[in-house]
Amino acid sequence: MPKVIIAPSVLASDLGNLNCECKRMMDDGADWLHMDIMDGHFVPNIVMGAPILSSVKKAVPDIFMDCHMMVTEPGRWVKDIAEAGGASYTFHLEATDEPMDVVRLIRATGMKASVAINPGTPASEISDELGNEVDMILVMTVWPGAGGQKFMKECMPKVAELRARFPHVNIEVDGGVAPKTIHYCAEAGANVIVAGTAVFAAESPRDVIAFLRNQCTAAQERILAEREQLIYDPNADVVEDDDEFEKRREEAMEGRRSGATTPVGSKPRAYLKHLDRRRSSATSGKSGKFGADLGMTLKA
Ligand SMILES: O=C(CO)[C@H](O)[C@H](O)COP(=O)(O)O
Repeated sequence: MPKVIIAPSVLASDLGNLNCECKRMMDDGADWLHMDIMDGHFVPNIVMGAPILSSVKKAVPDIFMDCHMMVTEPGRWVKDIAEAGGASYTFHLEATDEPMDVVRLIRATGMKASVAINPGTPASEISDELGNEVDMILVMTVWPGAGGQKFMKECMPKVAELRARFPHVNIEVDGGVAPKTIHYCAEAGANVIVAGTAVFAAESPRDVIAFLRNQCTAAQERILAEREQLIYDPNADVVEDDDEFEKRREEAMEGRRSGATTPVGSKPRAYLKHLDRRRSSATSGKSGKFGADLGMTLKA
């Protein structure tokens, strides 16, 4: 699974001392800083734009600015944000009919490309083409526009669904994420954690950042252990017939799509045992087809 990343949202910082606030968070263990850019149209609020990011980048050159663009014209700001030092550019799916065009624009600047969905947008709106192309999918866990809102637990099935469909892609959550709510995100498979109020208002941001990271790492270990158990079941029967083999693979993947940690029964075990046998007679030693689907490398 992708690495755990903690990204404090500067929306909750002392914005008059933004450079110092960003440095403080990095010293306290933050991987990225989450920068909320709002245009007053996509959301009824205005915060900051490229000139502010540029000033932060000059003062804190090592910063990774994760730019969340809550704007109605996502293509319009790509160049400015890239020139200001943005490292990742997240646009909202709700703001465009041509998401692949926006991704191409972002990629052309060298920034990482990411797409966000609002609480009301189903995960199925992220096409396979888009999900496999982006570096990250942001599942909003509040309605965008303001910090300090209540975490929406009901968005978690979307995180699990996207994690199952895109095992290698970063899945970010943003809004109301705190020590009390992190376990929902971690168990669903989120690996990029945005937290504003919970980190900036804490007595010890360092402890909160460490806690969020530990919760996600522990959940990832549990999820991987469950998958290992499924894959290396010694009691699995062996499937020799190739058509049967494909049929079982499809069924296994259907099971996996229903949730990131849902066991899929004995069929994938049989499939994988068959795959292991095929692999041991081949020479590649690389990740098998099913292993690639799961985001894992099968042992030879
Ligand atoms: O995108 C956002 C709001 O649109 C913020 O990043 C988000 O709400 C984080 O703040 P908090 O952790 O305080 O909820």
